[in-house]
Amino acid sequence: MVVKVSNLVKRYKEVLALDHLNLEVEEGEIFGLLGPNGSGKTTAINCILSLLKYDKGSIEVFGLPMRPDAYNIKKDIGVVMQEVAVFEELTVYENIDYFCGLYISNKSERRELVEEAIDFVGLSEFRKFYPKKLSGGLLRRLNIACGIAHKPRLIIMDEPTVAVDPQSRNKILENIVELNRKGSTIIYTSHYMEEVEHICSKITIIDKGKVIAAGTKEELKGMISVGEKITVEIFGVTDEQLKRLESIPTISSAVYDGKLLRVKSHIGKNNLEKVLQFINEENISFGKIYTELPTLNDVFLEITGKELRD
Ligand SMILES: Nc1ncnc2c1ncn2[C@@H]1O[C@H](COP(=O)(O)OP(=O)(O)OP(=O)(O)O)[C@@H](O)[C@H]1O
Repeated sequence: MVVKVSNLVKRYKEVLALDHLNLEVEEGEIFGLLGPNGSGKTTAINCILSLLKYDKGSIEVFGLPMRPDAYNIKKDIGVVMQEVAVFEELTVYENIDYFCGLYISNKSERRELVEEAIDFVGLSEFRKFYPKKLSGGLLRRLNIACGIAHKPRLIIMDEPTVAVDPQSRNKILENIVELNRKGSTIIYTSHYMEEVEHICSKITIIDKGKVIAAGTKEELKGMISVGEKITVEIFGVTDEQLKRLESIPTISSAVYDGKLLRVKSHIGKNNLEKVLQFINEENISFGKIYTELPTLNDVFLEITGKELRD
């Protein structure tokens, strides 16, 4: 086990930020910590890093108790925090060299690692640039290079793609998968379910400082009753017809807003066929039709009654 968080409780005065939180991160995973704004992700990360004191519970990293003075553990952790933290007076190269130098004292070894990190995040052309000359996305990439150049065993990234342009976002996501492929375990926090779904091998969803669901994305989606969602562009449908549609056993709900018919079905096959058959039998004329599989938002919605993104 790379990280084990047990029954963690953290209060900020009257705010209960973590409410008996449990997390288990295994070696080799890209572990996604998914939750809406304010659910406690950053607090959890700061506790794992021993940057914050907590009220109750325990944290182990690499099988050892994590403490503020656990330098033997900290040297194997790379951190990429939400706020970009680089030196304005150092160039791209110098910044990465500085952070890498906190862990690697041998100059030639460090030079190689810094070069590799610059290449890795795609900043070769910008090596002599000062941070204020970089776009937001490039700055994030620099932030990542500073956190990972020393090749840590565990990399913790707290929302590294917030407010990043699509090109840099894709580059960052590719980088994370590649870092993992090269052997690092990754903890990745985000409130973007698409990203988490795309790159994470295990996902823990938290809300109000508590775990509400954990597993692979398939396991998470298997926990809910909603299967595919079918949307049909339709020109007029009566309440009676909607009721008849809803009476089909595999259909859980059908809503019509004057333009689109939205059908939610239970998990199972051939739901689209059933909806099409119904439309034909009722002689309803229709336009476009499409189906969507359940998302992690549906998981969150079914468990908490609210949307993941507010
Ligand atoms: N320093 C602080 N003092 C008081 N309350 C805080 C402090 N930091 C966080 N909180 C509160 O603790 C709760 C958890 O916040 P946290 O920042 O850990 O959530 P988050 O999931 O990381 O959210 P975000 O995605 O917005 O960063 C929130 O209710 C937040 O307002």
